[in-house]
Amino acid sequence: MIARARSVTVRFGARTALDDVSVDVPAGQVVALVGGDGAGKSTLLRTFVGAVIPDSGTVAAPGKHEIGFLSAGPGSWAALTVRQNLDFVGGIYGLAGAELEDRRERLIDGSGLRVAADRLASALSGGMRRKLGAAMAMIHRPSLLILDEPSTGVDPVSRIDLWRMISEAAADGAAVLMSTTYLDEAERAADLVVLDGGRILTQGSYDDVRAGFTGVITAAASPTRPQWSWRRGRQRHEYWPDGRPDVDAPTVTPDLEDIVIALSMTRRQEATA
Ligand SMILES: Nc1ncnc2c1ncn2[C@@H]1O[C@H](COP(=O)(O)OP(=O)(O)OP(=O)(O)O)[C@@H](O)[C@H]1O
Repeated sequence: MIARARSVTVRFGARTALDDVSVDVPAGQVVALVGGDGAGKSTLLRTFVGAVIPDSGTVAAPGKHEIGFLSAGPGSWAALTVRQNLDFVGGIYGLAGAELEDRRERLIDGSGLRVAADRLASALSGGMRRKLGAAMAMIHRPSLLILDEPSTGVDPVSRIDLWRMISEAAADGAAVLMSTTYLDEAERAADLVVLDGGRILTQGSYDDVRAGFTGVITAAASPTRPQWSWRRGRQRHEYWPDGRPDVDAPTVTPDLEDIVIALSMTRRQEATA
């Protein structure tokens, strides 16, 4: 195991950002951290890079030189060009000469940034800037790659570039832990960790998560219990935790979005009960 968190709890004053969270990040795999705003995703990622120290529990990770980190912030220097940004971080990690040039140019191609290679980072679109930040995080072939929402603001076509880069880093042997709010892309990861309110709602492969989901989801034009329903396309889905729908509506096979919403609703109902 390249990195591991065990029973990690983090508090900021009275607020518990993470509550008893355990995650394994194996070499060669992509683990996707999923959850809404404030779920605790950034806090968990920051414990792996030593930027947040847990109040209890343990985090094991490689040394700083072996970690590549794309934070939730800009991730690059606005006053440097794409090439200069990559050269700068490459230099910090001891890359130089032909090796650095080769790695830099490969990442520029892999990220689809060839047309913008000599443009200042401040003049890039938000999506291009995320891709540059991801390329910078992986330039030194770290054994642990931590990416905080690399695809937020990236258009669907560029997200394909980004996913190729991330998959290649994993195929190269890196352990990858990334957060995302896009559930369709999380379904592609080897492992999923679904967080809500600092707690893990479910984790494992997408198949494990589906197999572990209990209850029934129905689809109808209007739900009978609005607090247990959400919009999907032209219909509303409704969750029946006990598996016994009280309506004559068709049941649906839940996808990750349905599962995450249903589990989050259950947790919130329990929290307010
Ligand atoms: N430095 C901090 N001081 C105080 N509270 C914090 C701090 N960092 C995070 N929090 C709180 O901890 C909780 C988890 O935040 P975190 O940023 O980890 O969530 P997130 O899942 O990454 O959400 P987002 O996608 O909105 O960033 C939130 O309630 C947040 O307000």
